[in-house]
Amino acid sequence: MEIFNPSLINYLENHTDNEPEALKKINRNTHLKVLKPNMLSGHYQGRLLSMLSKMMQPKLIVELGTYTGYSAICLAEGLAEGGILHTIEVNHEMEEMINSHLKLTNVEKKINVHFGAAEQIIAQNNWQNIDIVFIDADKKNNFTYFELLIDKVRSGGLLIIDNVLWKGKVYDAHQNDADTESFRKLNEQIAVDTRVEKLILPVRDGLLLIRKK
Ligand SMILES: C[S@@+](CC[C@H](N)C(=O)[O-])C[C@H]1O[C@@H](n2cnc3c(N)ncnc32)[C@H](O)[C@@H]1O
Repeated sequence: MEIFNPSLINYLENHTDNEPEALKKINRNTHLKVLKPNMLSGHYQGRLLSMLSKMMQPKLIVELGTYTGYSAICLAEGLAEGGILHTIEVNHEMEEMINSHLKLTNVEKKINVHFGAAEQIIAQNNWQNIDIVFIDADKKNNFTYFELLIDKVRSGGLLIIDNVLWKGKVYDAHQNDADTESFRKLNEQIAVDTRVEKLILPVRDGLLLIRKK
């Protein structure tokens, strides 16, 4: 089940900022060369990530799930002077492609790519006062990542979790597979968490915005 129909996506993309040329190339290259290219944030969600970041002017961003670098580049567009984005990718085979994609942009030097499992890399780095977290890695561990990072995020900071509507399955009572159940549980846990304010945006596959109080 798709949440957005193709005409609506077209309309949104045509009335939203253009996808920057470098990101267009990265988008195309991902579709040509990598499995499951629909994992990439894409034009519309990418512009949202960029705008949220520009509004927050973050100094420190942590992203889980680099894939081909698309969302990292969008988020890095909003970094304040001297700011840095750390992004974590478990698949070492992506290294060459990520590096070649970052080279196409003017944010390459602001992005630090870590290869390894997110849980390990988080434990190895003493990140504090994080402004923005983007959780977009292995979906079953979303809540674990939220718990690992919430105390490292500054008050007023933003955590974003991708895919929380899981192609509309979370609100379809007939869908009860393990992934759907895991997203339902995540959304329920965050909904009652008094440490944070939360808002699900029906963008692409559902983006959960979580603001730490
Ligand atoms: C949905 S894709 C990320 C898409 C990217 N954020 C974007 O919007 O363009 C998920 C990525 O997370 C990576 N991943 C899966 N498990 C991981 C883990 N435990 N630690 C770090 N990365 C992981 C996958 O290899 C994949 O590249």
